[in-house]
Amino acid sequence: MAGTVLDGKAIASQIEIELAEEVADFIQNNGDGPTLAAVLVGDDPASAVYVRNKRLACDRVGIESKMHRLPAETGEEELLELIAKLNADEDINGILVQLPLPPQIRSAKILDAVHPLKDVDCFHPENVGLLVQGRPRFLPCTPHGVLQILDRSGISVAGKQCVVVGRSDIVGKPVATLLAAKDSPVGPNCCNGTVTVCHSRTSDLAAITRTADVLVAAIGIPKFIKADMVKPGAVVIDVGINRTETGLCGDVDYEAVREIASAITPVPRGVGPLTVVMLMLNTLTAARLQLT
Ligand SMILES: Nc1nc2c(c(=O)[nH]1)N[C@@H](CN(C=O)c1ccc(C(=O)N[C@@H](CCC(=O)O)C(=O)O)cc1)CN2
Ligand SMILES: [Mg+2]
Repeated sequence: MAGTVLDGKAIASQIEIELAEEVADFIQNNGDGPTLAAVLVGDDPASAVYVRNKRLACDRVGIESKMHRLPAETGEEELLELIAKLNADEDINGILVQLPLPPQIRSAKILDAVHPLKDVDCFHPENVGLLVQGRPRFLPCTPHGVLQILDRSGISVAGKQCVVVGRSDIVGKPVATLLAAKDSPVGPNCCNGTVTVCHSRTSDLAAITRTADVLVAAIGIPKFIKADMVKPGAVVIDVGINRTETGLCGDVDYEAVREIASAITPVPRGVGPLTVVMLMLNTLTAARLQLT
């Protein structure tokens, strides 16, 4: 029997409802609401869609958003000046710099410049350090989305073999950290996994993925995870978003793997919508942290 489809869009909508209430309470108690500054450099169409979706989500939960759109040829100094201005602006609680940035801009330079208390993507080294030490200030959006899908679907990773395929700063590394942690702000089912990280240079990768009770695919290669790489009954979380000639697809060969897995996230409507709503949560957290 085909595995259960984990509907990320429905879970994200439910979290949005809960969050909208929390934002309303925050506004009632403080007389002012959270504000997110969105910075988009260049004209990558996918990035423009993601930023637009984030601003629409802001509208739905009651967070104010301010857009800063800069041309593709913007230099590092100009962008750093904007970040410094947003850091100093007391009306801005969170700063989102949409990635990827154009090639002339070193992403690390820019992300390191965002004030750690306004770092709603959890990309700043101070926040990554806190996360790794098990005392997170913010949870990174996509990894947090993965945890929420598991938790709200009643899936526990505690004591289970978890395999993460991919070692990026944005997904692979932080999701592995969270799954292996001693405890979790999301709940006891989302931590204490036994985690293996695989990547493009892993030898006999399929032998390792086949050991996974929970398999997280975040390697950025369309349909990379085939059915023969998955243990029957495994939970498969697909974090990939790949645009191919035939449309959008994940890092998992969805139709074939669904026949083997006990549960699987689709693409679209899987992890992606959670990424957006977790950014909203971090913006509220940032506003709370900035109360004087
Ligand atoms: N500053 C950041 N940059 C990037 C991040 C990030 O978290 N912070 N992640 C990705 C892009 N991303 C958010 O920015 C993102 C990607 C996809 C989705 C999403 O909801 N996807 C939909 C499909 C939408 C489509 O048609 O493309 C889905 O999966 O259902 C949300 C956010 C890189 N950059
Ligand atoms: Mg405000």
